Amino acid sequence: MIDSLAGLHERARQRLDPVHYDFFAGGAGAEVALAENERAFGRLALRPRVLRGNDIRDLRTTLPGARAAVPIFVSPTAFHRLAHPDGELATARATAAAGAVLISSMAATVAIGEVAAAARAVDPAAAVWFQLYLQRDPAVTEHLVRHAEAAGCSALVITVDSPVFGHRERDQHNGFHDLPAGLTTANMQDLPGGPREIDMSAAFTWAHLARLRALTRLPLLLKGILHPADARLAVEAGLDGIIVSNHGGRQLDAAPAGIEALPPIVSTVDGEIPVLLDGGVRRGSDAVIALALGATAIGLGRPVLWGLAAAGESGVRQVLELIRAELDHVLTLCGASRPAELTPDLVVPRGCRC
Ligand SMILES: Cc1cc2nc3c(=O)[nH]c(=O)nc-3n(C[C@H](O)[C@H](O)[C@H](O)COP(=O)(O)O)c2cc1C
Ligand SMILES: CCCCCCC(=O)C(=O)O
Repeated sequence: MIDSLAGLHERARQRLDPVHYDFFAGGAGAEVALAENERAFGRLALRPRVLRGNDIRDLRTTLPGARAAVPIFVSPTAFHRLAHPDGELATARATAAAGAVLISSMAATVAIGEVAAAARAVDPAAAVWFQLYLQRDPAVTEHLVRHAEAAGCSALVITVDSPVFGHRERDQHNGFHDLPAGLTTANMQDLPGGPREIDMSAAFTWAHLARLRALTRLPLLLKGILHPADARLAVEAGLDGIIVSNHGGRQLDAAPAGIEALPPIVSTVDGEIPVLLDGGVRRGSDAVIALALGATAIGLGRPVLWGLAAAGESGVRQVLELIRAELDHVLTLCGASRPAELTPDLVVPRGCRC
């Protein structure tokens, strides 16, 4: 049993093929946005309240299509079978056991039907959301949506920060372009006309999203929002939630850290729909800062991959339990009983006179 995320990360680094490690760890360009995601949390401090009678705490959180035991979601990440042979099945079981929400990537190496079934075998009420990129061929998009519905997914997450794929210099240097023999993007195999590649496009507009809105009754969330004006458009377009994210620093390297982009977006959305956040969350204190600044839940990308690569399902369970326990501990130290009691005045710039 490794007792820290850093320990699991190091174990993962030792176990992974270095090329696959770089795919998971790397970011776009000079990896400034990647580094800033973590650094930005370091520039913030928590100013706790005292004598609040918060010996009993409740981390339960309501999200679109989900009643979660914790305000934590597993961010969608590709290719889990590169990390461990059980791949997304292990991630699904561990996430369901933790009572967190799983967002399964359309670039998963296990099809969404099997992923959702693995989660439900652990907890029949487990919440699994399906993430997709709009595809140039609307028939493919519709097919993916129908698969997610048939799998029992309780929401769809549309990633909108990838009109083109980010320049990942580590992958270019390593010549990593394809999955090794025996692994596939499982959701892209059973499609009209046969298997397809994931197709990104800069041609999409809010009108395409309106068509998707008309296609399904599932709650829809947009992932990859950093500008308050887009957050407002999302509210007006009838979206059910947004995820503030710079895609783990893998798309626009000049993008701000998610946590820096969060406050003006929360202010613009003004409670009309939930605002979630991912990017650089490595500690319970990071999670509490994000919740205090108005996020309804926080997402973990790479930490889950490190747990998976280090020890399969048990490693993912450890990661989620570490963050849950730290979150609860920091909540207690801040004088709060529930995430909703955390308020922005608790967060101050580190080094300020407060
Ligand atoms: C290896 C890897 C693969 C990813 N794949 C996807 C994906 O398929 N879809 C998506 O929307 N985001 C994807 N992301 C971005 C994550 O969902 C998330 O925004 C990011 O990892 C959060 O930052 P963190 O890794 O610092 O926690 C990926 C990130 C990584 C590291
Ligand atoms: C063309 C394959 C797309 C995989 C998408 C994975 C992803 O979003 C990432 O950041 O990597």
